[in-house]
Amino acid sequence: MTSENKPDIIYTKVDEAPELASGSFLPIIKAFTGAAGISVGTKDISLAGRILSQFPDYLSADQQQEDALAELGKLVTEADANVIKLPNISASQPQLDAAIKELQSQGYAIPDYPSDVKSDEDARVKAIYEKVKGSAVNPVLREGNSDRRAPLAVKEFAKKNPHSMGEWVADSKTHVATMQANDFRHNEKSTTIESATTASIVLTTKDGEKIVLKDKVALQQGEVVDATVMNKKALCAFLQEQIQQTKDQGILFSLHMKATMMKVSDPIIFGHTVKVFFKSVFDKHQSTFDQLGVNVNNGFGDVVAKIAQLPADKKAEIEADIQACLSEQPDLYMVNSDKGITNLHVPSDVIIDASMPALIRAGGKGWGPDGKEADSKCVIPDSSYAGVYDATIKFCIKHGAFNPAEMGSVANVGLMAQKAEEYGSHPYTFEASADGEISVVDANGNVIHQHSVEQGDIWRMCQAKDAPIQDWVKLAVNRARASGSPAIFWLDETRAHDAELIKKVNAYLPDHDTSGLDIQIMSPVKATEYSLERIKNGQDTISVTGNVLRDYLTDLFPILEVGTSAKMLSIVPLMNGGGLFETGAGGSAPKHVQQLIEENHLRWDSLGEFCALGASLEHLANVKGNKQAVVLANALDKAVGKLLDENQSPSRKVGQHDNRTSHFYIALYWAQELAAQNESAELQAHFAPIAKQLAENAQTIWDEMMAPQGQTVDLGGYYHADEALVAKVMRPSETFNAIMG
Ligand SMILES: NC(=O)C1=CN([C@@H]2O[C@H](COP(=O)(O)OP(=O)(O)OC[C@H]3O[C@@H](n4cnc5c(N)ncnc54)[C@H](OP(=O)(O)O)[C@@H]3O)[C@@H](O)[C@H]2O)C=CC1
Ligand SMILES: O=C(O)CCC(=O)C(=O)O
Ligand SMILES: [Mg+2]
Repeated sequence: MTSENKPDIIYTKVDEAPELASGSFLPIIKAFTGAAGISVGTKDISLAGRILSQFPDYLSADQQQEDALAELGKLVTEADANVIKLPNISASQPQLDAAIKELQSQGYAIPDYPSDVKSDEDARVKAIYEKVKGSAVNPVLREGNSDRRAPLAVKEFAKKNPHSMGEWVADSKTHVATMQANDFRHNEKSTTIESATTASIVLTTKDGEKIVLKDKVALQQGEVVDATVMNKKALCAFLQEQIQQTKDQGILFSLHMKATMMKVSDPIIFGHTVKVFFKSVFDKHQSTFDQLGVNVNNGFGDVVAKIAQLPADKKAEIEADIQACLSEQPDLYMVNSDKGITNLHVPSDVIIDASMPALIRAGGKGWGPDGKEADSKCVIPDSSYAGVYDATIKFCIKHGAFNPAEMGSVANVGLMAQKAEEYGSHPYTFEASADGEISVVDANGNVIHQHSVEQGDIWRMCQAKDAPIQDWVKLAVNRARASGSPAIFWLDETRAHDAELIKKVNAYLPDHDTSGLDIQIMSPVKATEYSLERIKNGQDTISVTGNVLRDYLTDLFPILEVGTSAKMLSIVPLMNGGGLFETGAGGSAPKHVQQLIEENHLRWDSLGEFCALGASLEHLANVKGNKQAVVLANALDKAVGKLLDENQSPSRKVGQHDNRTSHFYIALYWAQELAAQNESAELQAHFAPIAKQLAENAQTIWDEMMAPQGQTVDLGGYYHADEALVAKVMRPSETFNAIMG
């Protein structure tokens, strides 16, 4: 991209509900910004788009796609980057397989995912798909740390219109179970690199064989490098014990992982859980499953899908054994009890950042196989962060549910830049192929870290670079100053990695003026208790955390405080001066697409997009001195306030307000605010007639938008929908489209 043809703002093309919402909202954005001479371009980072961009040699010229993610990855390191990033699918293996199949059915001759590598080409294709899989986008774009908070208008709205909260009772049996030893938390070693080096990761087997797992790993001076291992035997024993306890306690068994982001380690842990839970089935049918190529790391759903190929009698036998096992084991927490989809079916169905807060918001209840709510054991195998949910559940048991009408707020400043910590660890995560030792060795042959491993153990190395840490400390001080709230660093001096970070925080805080600020360091459990006590009393607190807690807390607190993380302002001030504006803090809401397809109602709330657009316009005004952008941003801010006041956000039910009607109202209010302001006569003149036409035609537009609701729709694809069909569904009002131009 040259600067002449570089759009002022890039809006990302993604997947599922947010992409459908863009079908309606992006034309509105372009109409408004276009009037101010601001150009908005798009970049396709959808799962389908990312797959297609990787296989030009398999596609015809007109099917080929640029590698937009790589382009964006470069752009975010440039000073004039201004990117609005919507949530995209971080694909689990079953989602990747489904997307490949759909693209093939649409005539794209891309290769299958080679589960069995037989040739060099298979190996190349597999490596490409591994790059596309999991959380492949965010780590590339996040060249800055994270500032996530609920906008004031959103918080005020929630106080006036508190969302429903499940009741917490004192005898709730819901609790968190986590490992007490031999997990990542307990086996962690950490150090700060004194001088830059190039390391290798080597497994030395008991027989003395040296297997290089990774070489040429660049380590910078001052970066914090950790290594740790989860012991497979300890994990399986823990799981077995928890399953038994769940049965004794008569509650639901649930597992909460981040198999999408932790795309190497967590699917393995998920697979062990499937095998331990369905042990009797695996003991009896393992050889059949081997023949069928079942991969438990893809969830129990892989067993269900693969046995469908068997002759009817064999299939019936296995199904009977599955039923016998399910009745023997404790009840499973269900994703969809009507369809029999359990927590253990698909690793991307239950993702900890969203799943634990939803359960806590619901009074500690999950759905059981009978479709009824019940208490649940929440298994979070690694103990690094499980204590945060444990403390929250205990707090709710003691004090009852929070009252959103009176709660304070917990904002987050997260260390995220340059693939910080666990979330950047997948290239350095390995399942030990043999007993022995895994070492990180520097260029001079010095051992940086070393662990004894047994075959099947999961070993990983994590990095946190110094410049991002310095930037994170600075951002924390800035946010504490701007908000006047206490800022708490959630760091545990008894954990190896955190002890290194505490040294750095203490070294870098004096670089800033912290006079009058309340800045403290507390362990995650203590910080949880402290912050919960404060929000209960209506007080605000900033959580300053590492990357994983950033992810967890920016769903946890918003979901408790304002009902959903979709309404978050999520800013990433890029380290080289640009701005990345993420929408909301949640995901791509697959359930919403299902509802749209079944009854043409899209309940996706675009408040996150509205907030991100406002922040992006303000950034544009600041860096390019674009005065019109400030006028647009101020008007949008007022329009969002009015949208909330007037309760024009999407409702959950067909026949009521949805994403499209809500977009009509934001356009109406935005145009009215622009018509009412005096700072830009040009925008005033442009938008006054538009505001008038929108107001005069409000009823017609509403009727045109509502008319198709209640019917099924065809989008021509799930992962790779037909753009014309999406536009038809998402822009149903000819009157509105004509006014927008
Ligand atoms: N930044 C990113 O790119 C992220 C991507 N993801 C990806 O998203 C997918 C789904 O993840 P999942 O954990 O299910 O989380 P989601 O946030 O997509 O869904 C959880 C639930 O939250 C509610 N919700 C979320 N966003 C909105 C919104 N804008 N408007 C209204 N309600 C909303 C919905 O609940 P209900 O309708 O029941 O009220 C939804 O079913 C996965 O592929 C995951 O990898 C996840 C997180 C972040
Ligand atoms: O990138 C992902 O897979 C998820 C990101 C996420 O959940 C977050 O940043 O809150
Ligand atoms: Mg998250």
